[in-house]
Amino acid sequence: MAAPSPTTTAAAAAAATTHHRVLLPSARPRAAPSSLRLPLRAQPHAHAHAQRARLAAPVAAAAPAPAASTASPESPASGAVAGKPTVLVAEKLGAAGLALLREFANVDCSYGLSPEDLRAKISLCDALIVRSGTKVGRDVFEASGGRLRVVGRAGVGIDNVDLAAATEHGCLVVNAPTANTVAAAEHGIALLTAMARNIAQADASLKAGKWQRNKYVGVSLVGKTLAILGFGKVGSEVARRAKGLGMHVIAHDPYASADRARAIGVELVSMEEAMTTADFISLHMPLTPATDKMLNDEAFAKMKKGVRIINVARGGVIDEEALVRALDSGVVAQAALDVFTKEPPAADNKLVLHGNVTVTPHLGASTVEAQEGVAIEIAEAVIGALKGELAASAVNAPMVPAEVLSELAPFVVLAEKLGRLAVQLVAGGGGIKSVKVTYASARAPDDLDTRLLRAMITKGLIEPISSVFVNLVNADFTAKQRGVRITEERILLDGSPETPIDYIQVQIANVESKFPSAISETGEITVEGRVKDGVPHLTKVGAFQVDVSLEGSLILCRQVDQPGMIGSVGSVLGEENVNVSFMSVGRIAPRKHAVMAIGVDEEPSKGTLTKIGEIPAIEEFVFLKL
Ligand SMILES: NC(=O)c1ccc[n+]([C@@H]2O[C@H](COP(=O)([O-])OP(=O)(O)OC[C@H]3O[C@@H](n4cnc5c(N)ncnc54)[C@H](O)[C@@H]3O)[C@@H](O)[C@H]2O)c1
Ligand SMILES: O=C(O)[C@H](O)COP(=O)(O)O
Repeated sequence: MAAPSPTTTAAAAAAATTHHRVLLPSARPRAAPSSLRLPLRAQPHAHAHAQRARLAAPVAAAAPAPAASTASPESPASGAVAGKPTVLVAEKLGAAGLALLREFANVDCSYGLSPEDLRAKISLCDALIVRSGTKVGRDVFEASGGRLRVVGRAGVGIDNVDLAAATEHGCLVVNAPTANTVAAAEHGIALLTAMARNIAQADASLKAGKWQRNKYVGVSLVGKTLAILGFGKVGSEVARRAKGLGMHVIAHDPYASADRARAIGVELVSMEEAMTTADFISLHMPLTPATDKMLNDEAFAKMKKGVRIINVARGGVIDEEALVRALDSGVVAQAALDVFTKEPPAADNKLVLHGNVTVTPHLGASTVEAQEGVAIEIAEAVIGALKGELAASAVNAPMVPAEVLSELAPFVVLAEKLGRLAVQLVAGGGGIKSVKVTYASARAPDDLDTRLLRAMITKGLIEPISSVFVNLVNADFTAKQRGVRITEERILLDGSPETPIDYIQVQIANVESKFPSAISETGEITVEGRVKDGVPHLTKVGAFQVDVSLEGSLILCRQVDQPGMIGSVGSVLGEENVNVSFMSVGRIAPRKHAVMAIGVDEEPSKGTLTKIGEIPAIEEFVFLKL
């Protein structure tokens, strides 16, 4: 074994609730390897052990929903297949996506549900697919009773989904981030050009029998400055097209890469510069608390008189009252809007009725091609998530690349089992506040992604003592909510970095143990494990070195080290037909105290455990379920 170097990296990571927004490049989502599945199913605690047995693989496929509850929520006799999950499609979805979903699940297409009807149906559904027209608030997650595992947003903007509530309920949210990019960009350009040449107004005038050539003189685009706010996927595509029209394009985006902007020939500028120099401003940022009403009176006051605004992002990024004022004062000459704060807008909405405003009813993503693409993209993401795979378009879970998942697979099992063992060693179980996880590895600290391992240790620590189902989505939140602080530390080893981790140690501080030998010299319950030939092993308990494969269940005994002990315990188990899979004795010195770790395939009866406790040299023992 490689020796620890003197440097110990203390990368103490409190179990903070961080939502990792995954911004994807334009590649198709990549599924996790099929052998590595994440348990996303929320389930009643009573089922937990049966489910855990299936979790022998690193992170097992979510089991199909119980037969009794998989009937179509709309009509049980409508061909729903027992054992398949149920997907509620609440807004119109392209046929190719529906076909994919139907191969895998019972699909209930119920469009235009009222909030009450959605709440009523949701407890019968494993997944929900929506577009921007359905609000998926906390009430929906609460009404689901823990069954809803995945919300699929068939599009980009997830401002209609309460991500915090989803995370708290362990529900994965996935979106379809790439398939409607071009459609939205094309719509932005369509609005830009239509607005500049008064196409909509002139069309309405001619259809009303008028011929108003002087009234509808437009403005040219060539040589004009277009400021793009939000230089992401849609913003960049708009930029490319606007450059083709001969416009000078600048962009403001605090998170955009300067290299990408340079490659497209776009200059990244401050918000101030964008506001003050643009002839046209096109909005392409998401609606977040930070972008809410970003264009307000103050912003309009900075703009060049006669500026023109295009919005295919979200209505909420503009203060609509302020825009009406800016239009009326002439600061804004024209606006072209696809999106509104309230959709559909009220019949007397001043912007919709304004003569200098061109409007469309949220059509940015509405092309035949985009809708087919979005439907396939979201169907694949939802199916993958229901299978327990980590979706590349997960919005509220860390994205772990497939190759990292594959490499960490056996360590994921080890991590959960160490957490599960450690918590069962706590006397009373519930009062855990401080857990330290140490990863010993020859890898550089930034070359080892431990988020998945931390989540699985949290799962192991919390599930045996609560009714909460923990997964990668809600692990940090759950730990924080229960007041469990998980810190992570790295020990840098010399040697080959080929194996990602040499050993993982889990320590619980400030607690008493029902097996006091599990408390190390420094006072914490300590368990340590390694992966050997792909199989997780327990290699240390307290100060005692052991070596037992972490399969089945485990009996730990502390005894006076003397001949015949293995035989005595083995024969008690043999009499009760309990098969011993592994045995290992760790001792401090010959003939002193030793800890015996015995792996068993079956759960011994209470009587058997009592008999083991009555063996005279056994000083303490504990039975642990893995
Ligand atoms: N009208 C439609 O039908 C339609 C279609 C597609 C997308 N959209 C909307 O467009 C938005 C953008 O879509 P996308 O696919 O380009 O998303 P994206 O995530 O690729 O790009 C959004 C960009 O906005 C930037 N941003 C975030 N906060 C900002 C701020 N305060 N100021 C400036 N930039 C900021 C981000 O850094 C990111 O680069 C979506 O969130 C969605 O709301 C609308
Ligand atoms: O965010 C999006 O993807 C667009 O706004 C499209 O929304 P839609 O799916 O409701 O058309």
